[in-house]
Amino acid sequence: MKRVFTLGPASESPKIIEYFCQTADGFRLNVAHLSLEGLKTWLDRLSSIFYNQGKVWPVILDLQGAKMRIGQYPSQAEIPANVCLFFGEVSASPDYLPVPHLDLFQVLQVGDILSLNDDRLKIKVTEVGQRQATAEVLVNGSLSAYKGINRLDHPVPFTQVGQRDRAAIELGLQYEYVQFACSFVLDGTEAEHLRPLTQDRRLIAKIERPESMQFLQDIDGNFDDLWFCRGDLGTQAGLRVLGALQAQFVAQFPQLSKPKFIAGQVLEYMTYFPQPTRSEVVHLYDLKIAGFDGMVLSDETAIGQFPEKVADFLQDFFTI
Ligand SMILES: Nc1ncnc2c1ncn2[C@@H]1O[C@H](COP(=O)(O)OP(=O)(O)OP(=O)(O)O)[C@@H](O)[C@H]1O
Ligand SMILES: CC(=O)C(=O)O
Repeated sequence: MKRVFTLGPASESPKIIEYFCQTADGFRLNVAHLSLEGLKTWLDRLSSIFYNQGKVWPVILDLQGAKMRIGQYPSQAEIPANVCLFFGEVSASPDYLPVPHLDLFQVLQVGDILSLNDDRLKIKVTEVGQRQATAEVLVNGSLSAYKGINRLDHPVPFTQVGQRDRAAIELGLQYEYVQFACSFVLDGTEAEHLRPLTQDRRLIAKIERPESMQFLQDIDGNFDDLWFCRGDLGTQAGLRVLGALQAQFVAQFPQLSKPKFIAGQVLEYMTYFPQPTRSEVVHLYDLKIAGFDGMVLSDETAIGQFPEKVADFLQDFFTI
């Protein structure tokens, strides 16, 4: 199975990246966590490492795609019981939630439930305007800048590539090894909006919402690789049905022609411990037998305490 390593604060040093190069088939940078300057710093760092290695690796820029996030917002352990959502990028007040997605306001209806920060908060819409709405909190929890916001039951259609993604694509195209991944793909039509911008680069579909399961063949037709992303999918669908969804995905392999990767919480335990759990290694082996072509490591290599041990573990895992 191919191995894609997500890079982050735990893997910033050239020494660690060079170490990863012995095992990795590609790298992933999540644009959601990076400013444009931060992204450029990463790409320049990788260019110089690749130059020294005499070889390049694919670097996948994970675009926000159809995933909606709030804008800048002061960190709160809990938000006020009633909040105002407005079309905008920045808020200094916990009472006002900035949402930089006009698409959302165009479809929002009174009674809609919005989920925030991977389902930690739920709010119910009480009034809607063209560029703002009010909502009451049903389930409260912590919230800070750029966390996800999602309209439950009625997904918001993807009609345009956002400003942040456009800037990341423009920058990425300056590096020959960059490819792109689109978050929250619903039915494959997202590729029509992205392809004119991403040119001839590989375009990956991230399957992370349950509704996309019925469109897998359309997505397969329009994208170059499929990533089954269990982090967000587990949040969207609920953990109890995640196993059934993965089985449903695998059952469709005979009809899917593109490489299929498993992403999210592959060796999660290694974020904090130097070895994976028995369940993780047995499951990973089962995934290979099931026909997955590769895996995407996330927290364990981006923010984990043992990034090199993850590489060590994967170095010879499938040869034993
Ligand atoms: N460049 C970065 N800078 C800071 N933190 C990062 C960076 N990249 C990843 N992280 C952190 O590492 C963890 C794993 O990153 P990853 O992108 O896989 O998670 P995620 O945000 O849940 O992904 P997704 O956007 O697909 O939901 C996250 O907790 C994220 O906050
Ligand atoms: C990797 C990723 O995006 C996920 O599991 O949600």
